[in-house]
Amino acid sequence: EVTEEMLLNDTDSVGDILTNGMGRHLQRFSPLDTLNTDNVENLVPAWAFSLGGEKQRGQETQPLIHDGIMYITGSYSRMFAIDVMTGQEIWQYDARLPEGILPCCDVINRGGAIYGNNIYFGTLDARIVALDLKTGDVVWNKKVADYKAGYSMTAAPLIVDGMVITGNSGGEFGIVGAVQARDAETGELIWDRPVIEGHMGTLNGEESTMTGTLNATWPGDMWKTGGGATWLGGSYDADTDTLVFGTGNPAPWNSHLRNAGTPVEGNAGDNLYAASRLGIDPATGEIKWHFQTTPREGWDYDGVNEVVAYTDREGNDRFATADRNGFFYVLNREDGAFVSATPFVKDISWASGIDENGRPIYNEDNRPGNPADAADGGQGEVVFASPSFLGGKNWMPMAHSPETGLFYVPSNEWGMDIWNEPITYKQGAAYLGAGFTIKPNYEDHIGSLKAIDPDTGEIVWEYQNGAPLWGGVMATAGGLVFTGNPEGEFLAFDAETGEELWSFQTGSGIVGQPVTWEQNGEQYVSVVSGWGGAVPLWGGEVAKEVNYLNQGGMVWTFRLPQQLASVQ
Ligand SMILES: O=C(O)c1cc(C(=O)O)c2c(n1)C(=O)C(=O)c1cc(C(=O)O)[nH]c1-2
Repeated sequence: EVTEEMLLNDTDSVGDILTNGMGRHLQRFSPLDTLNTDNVENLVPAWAFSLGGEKQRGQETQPLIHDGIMYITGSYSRMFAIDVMTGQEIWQYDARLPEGILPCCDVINRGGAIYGNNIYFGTLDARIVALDLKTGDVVWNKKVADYKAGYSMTAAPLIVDGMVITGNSGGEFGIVGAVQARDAETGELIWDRPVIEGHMGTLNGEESTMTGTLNATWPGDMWKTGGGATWLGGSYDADTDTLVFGTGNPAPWNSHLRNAGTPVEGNAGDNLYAASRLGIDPATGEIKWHFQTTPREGWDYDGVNEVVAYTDREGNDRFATADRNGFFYVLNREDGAFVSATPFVKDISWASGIDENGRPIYNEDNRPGNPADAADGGQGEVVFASPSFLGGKNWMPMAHSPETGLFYVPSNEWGMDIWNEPITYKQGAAYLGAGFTIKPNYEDHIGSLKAIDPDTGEIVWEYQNGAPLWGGVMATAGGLVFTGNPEGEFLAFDAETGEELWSFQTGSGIVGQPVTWEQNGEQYVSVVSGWGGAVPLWGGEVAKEVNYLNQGGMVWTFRLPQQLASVQ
């Protein structure tokens, strides 16, 4: 039985992986050093497991390991339990998805959450399922929202104090982002916190408080379909007893429809709390603090990216987050207050920097033009903006090593032509009011894994990759950094220098999240391979360049055999 205490100690307990992020701080750092820079060349495949079926597509999951069993989710809302020593399947669960699900960005899932005797995950038809760890039998299965209105779920849930806490997906359909807490035993809703101003929250079946102040930063009725999907889930900072969730772009993309008039006065067009990070009280669902990365967002710069808790070199408790808008932010852990922001990709065009309050200094002529200004009111002025709407960094998680003090950020160097169009909300239909084409910024690479010093923003080393990087990163006390690329290579780098030390071709693009653990005194590493996610669907010119990449669906597990641990 997995307890709250075990979840709290996940980083240090090297024999299992119970949480998304390999520990509640989301550092994706393992204290294991059996495998290290001296012997990583001896890392060999132990077993591989096919997710099978015709249901391949993107495999973004992070494996969980408990009691000799690996748990992974797969495309099309599937869950697998696999013997960790042999790679043999123990059970498989397939959600029966209805026709008409509306995931925006591939039929992916990023993983489950373990608590008690159950494993929990969200499905593409916006349900949460609790399965028995040993048998895969359904313990409960609850509808979260209406998939016909565009709701779906792709993120790993989070467990805190016996509650299953989830975000939602559907921003491109004008849904309303929310964070919800359910009783892990029964699935009953405990609280609901919509993240767009004007919506009412609930606690124990009754109205609690309104989010923000009605019409303070949203004009008219636009808040009712305001987006802000919490589609990457969140984390729990036990030190401050705070849930931290990011929120996606405000809907629709056409920012001129969300302004209170031109020129926009003060904060009137900020559209709170879209494109923000939120600190939430786990007991009540009340918002404790917010930090908005892109107020009056107009480029689809979702603010969902993961918030990693760490301690800086002077001993201050901080959060770090690399936003889709191209800036790497450091925030105060206690109240989310802005500390610093530095660019982590080149060529950022929409803002010239971030001011001392954490607010972007906009290049207003890089905002796509207002269709209302066009002679026929059809298409607004086209601008070339960088980074592209898929972001300087998208969902794929970075890692932090407390040993080097660096963050390892999977980023992409690309831009886009973008323009705005008129749009009205229609349930279940795309709600964008924008057109776009993504283009590479450089001829020889898009992907860029960067080691960033959070104190200075300095980029200490960089690894450039042809295709966009779309997989998670992991750091270890063995001085290693692992990630994969769409070309199929699983790669290990020296955490200090960025030197490539090891690679293995997995046969399909890696958009999964690597993990490592110890089993019978040997160190294991796993990653799921299977190309997909948003790039092939939304990537414009870049999607065409990478359309030769093959799909797949395979768990690859590696081990450092004991007798090779000291062979250099
Ligand atoms: O606004 C949303 O609800 C939403 C959901 C998702 C998702 O659930 O995967 C993505 C996005 N937006 C998005 O903007 C995006 O770039 C994206 C990339 C991916 C992916 O898995 O590759 N998902 C999503």
